[in-house]
Amino acid sequence: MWSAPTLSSSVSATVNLPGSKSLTNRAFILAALSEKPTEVHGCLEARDTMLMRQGLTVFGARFEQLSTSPTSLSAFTGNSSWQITPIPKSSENFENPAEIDCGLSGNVMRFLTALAPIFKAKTYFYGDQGAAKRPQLPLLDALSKYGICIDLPPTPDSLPFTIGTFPHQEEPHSFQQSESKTLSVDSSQSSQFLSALLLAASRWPEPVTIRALGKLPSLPHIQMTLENLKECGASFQERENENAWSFEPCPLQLTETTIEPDLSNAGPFLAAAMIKGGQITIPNWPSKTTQAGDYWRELLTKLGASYELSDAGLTLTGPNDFLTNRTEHHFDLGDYGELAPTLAALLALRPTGGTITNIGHLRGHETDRLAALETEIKRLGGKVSTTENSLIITSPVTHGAKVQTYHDHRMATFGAIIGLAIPGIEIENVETTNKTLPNFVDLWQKVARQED
Ligand SMILES: O=C(O)C1=C[C@@H](OP(=O)(O)O)[C@@H](O)[C@H](O)C1
Ligand SMILES: C=C(OP(=O)(O)O)C(=O)O
Repeated sequence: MWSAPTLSSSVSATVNLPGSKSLTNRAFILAALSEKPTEVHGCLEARDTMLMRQGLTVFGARFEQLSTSPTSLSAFTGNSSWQITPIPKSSENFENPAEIDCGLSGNVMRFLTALAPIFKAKTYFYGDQGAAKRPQLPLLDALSKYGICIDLPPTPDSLPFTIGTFPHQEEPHSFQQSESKTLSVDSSQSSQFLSALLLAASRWPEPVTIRALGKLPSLPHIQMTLENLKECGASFQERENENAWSFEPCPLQLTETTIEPDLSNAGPFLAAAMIKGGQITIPNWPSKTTQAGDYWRELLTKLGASYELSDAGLTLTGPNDFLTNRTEHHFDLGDYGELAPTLAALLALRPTGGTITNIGHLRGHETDRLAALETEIKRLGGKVSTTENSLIITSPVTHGAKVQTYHDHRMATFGAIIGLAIPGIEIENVETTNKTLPNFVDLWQKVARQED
């Protein structure tokens, strides 16, 4: 149990955040798929990115940590630089059976599944207990309809499973028998099913169209995948109004790059300025980005903040009346689901609460986040209900308690935010923040103690 610090007065702090999880993992994958070695700087060092590196190493990529980061990044914490040697093209890769630990990472369990048939005859995927509850079947279905062999235990329909390779590597010409050259995937439960296939498509053994079925959540993450692919020279065409992209097999090359700070993880720190007023600066906030977390600027402005984006980064100034303001607020976070637990913490402190809609897909995140948020807000004395897709907070939290985190990093930061305003919050297993922000406790304590 970790006692979350309270904040007695307005805040003033600069928080250097490590690199974005989503951008780091995409850069690792695209470097591993490239023709020539490349360097990636400002990478997030956390459990999810470590697992991604390990997985790509199983396919044959090599990662060497560089001792120094570029000077502009020297103030960052939790960052690292890597020289990445791509996965060799030779068929030697097919000789050894492969095993990939996905931990609790959606990125690893989805993105590496779609790559496995390209590099290995058989790959066994496993992960944490909680990962077996995360949706995976739509992606496995899409691959198996294409003719790729998948061994699943009878139930459940997620991890662990073994995935084989393309039919033609075992039975020549069987592509002609596969249903079609379109891979259709129902991505309504996670945008990562679609991103996984898009990331793999340039290395598919023949031209392929990736089609997304269902209502897509997390559009900025899909945009991120497409932008990153374009930057590496991928050859694809979007089929207008179809949610489909047609790819030609094509060599990729990631050029040396520096990862932007993680803007989703900026949320809890910006929240500190919302609750007690004052200013938080996040250095290196990009002026243009595909990160979902850039939406904090608009979202927190709606809740009364103002901000300045300059060479110094983003400086957010919180309102003085957040804890007493009775304006009604409704947010649709269908595109920005990753931000929901942090927004829920803020709304749970407001006298009139607030509603978050279109977040049904969060039931398949690290935990069922709608259920977890409902339980924890009630534990803290708030009034809250959920529907299949939304969280409705009608009156604020009133007292401290032991907050459960369900192995979910964003439930730990949810508790910490509430703790800034409500004394007596203790957080179970705060180390779960290691998933994407290993230095969370240090950074948080500095903000609470008002140290720059
Ligand atoms: O592509 C990505 O890197 C991610 C996409 C989103 O997944 P979902 O669409 O499953 O919510 C997001 O929540 C996750 O944290 C990261
Ligand atoms: C849902 C998340 O992560 P992932 O799906 O990559 O495990 C998250 O970081 O909030």
